Amino acid sequence: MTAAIDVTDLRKQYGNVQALDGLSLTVPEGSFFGLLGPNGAGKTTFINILVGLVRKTGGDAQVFGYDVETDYREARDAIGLAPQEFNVDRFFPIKEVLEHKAGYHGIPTAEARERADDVLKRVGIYEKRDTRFDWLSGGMKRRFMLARALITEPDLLILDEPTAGVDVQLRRDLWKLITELNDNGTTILLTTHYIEEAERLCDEVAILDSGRVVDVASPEELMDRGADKITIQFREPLSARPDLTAGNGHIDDVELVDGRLVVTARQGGVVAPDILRELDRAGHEIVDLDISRTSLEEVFVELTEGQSANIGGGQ
Ligand SMILES: Nc1ncnc2c1ncn2[C@@H]1O[C@H](COP(=O)(O)OP(=O)(O)OP(=O)(O)O)[C@@H](O)[C@H]1O
Repeated sequence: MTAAIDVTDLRKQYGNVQALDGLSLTVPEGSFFGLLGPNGAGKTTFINILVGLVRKTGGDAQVFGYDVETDYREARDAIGLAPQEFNVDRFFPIKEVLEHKAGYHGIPTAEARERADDVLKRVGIYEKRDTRFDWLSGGMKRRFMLARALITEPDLLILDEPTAGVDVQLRRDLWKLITELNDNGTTILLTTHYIEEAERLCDEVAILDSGRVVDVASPEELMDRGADKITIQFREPLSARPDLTAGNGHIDDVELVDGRLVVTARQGGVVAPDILRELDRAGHEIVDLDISRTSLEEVFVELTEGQSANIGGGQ
């Protein structure tokens, strides 16, 4: 199967800034793929190369097998982009903006009209169809950006921080809509600073740092790499730290805190039962157990340490 996005050794230099420094990445067709990285990691530059807004300095980039430069038209027609910045013609009613966009991509007028109505209904701003972009609220503007990306019925939908600064209701509406699109076969590439968003939606995430991919994995796999904390409480508080042999390959640290045992281990959920059995065999009666999992956010910070990561709280 042709990948939705396939880039090899992609480079982009702005003056003496190396925005992309040999980025290689494959996004499988049909996947819901997340792009995470601290500010300035190169996410928007990468997207702009895919849609032909920025010319690469080196490397290869293909969208559904089409080279983004030599087969620009085919590659561009396959992509719907909802960019971070609002770059919309502000003087026309939004329905007309959508019809123009469809026309630009070769969609006949009558069909363009139907599609414009349809996407405005889908994102929930149909009643604003005759309003200028400038007169929409911030949340409606975000909804409109998605409508504009969908007007060409793209096989690849690229969302550059679609939920930055939006309220909880809109975030949930957008999540539902893009999940449905993905269920119906649209490949989604999502950049976000909200780790919860990536965790909830993405099959796979790539973590970018300084213009390179530092890791690609499912959110679950990434979290498994971080250390979990298992806290065990006993009927009789422990007075000495037991020497645990169960789960040894996974255990990073064992501490005794006020008679409770705090075990730091990778894949805590997997090793906890063995640890409990061993403690039980040694005659310690367990009254409480708590496993706090590493968050994707912690793994992210570890992988991109030293950078000015702006995550969790959004913009
Ligand atoms: N047009 C430009 N001219 C000069 N430098 C640029 C230009 N666009 C981006 N850069 C630089 O390239 C680097 C990557 O920027 P980019 O916008 O791709 O990062 P990002 O990962 O999208 O960041 P953010 O999360 O803040 O949106 C940064 O150092 C940025 O300052």
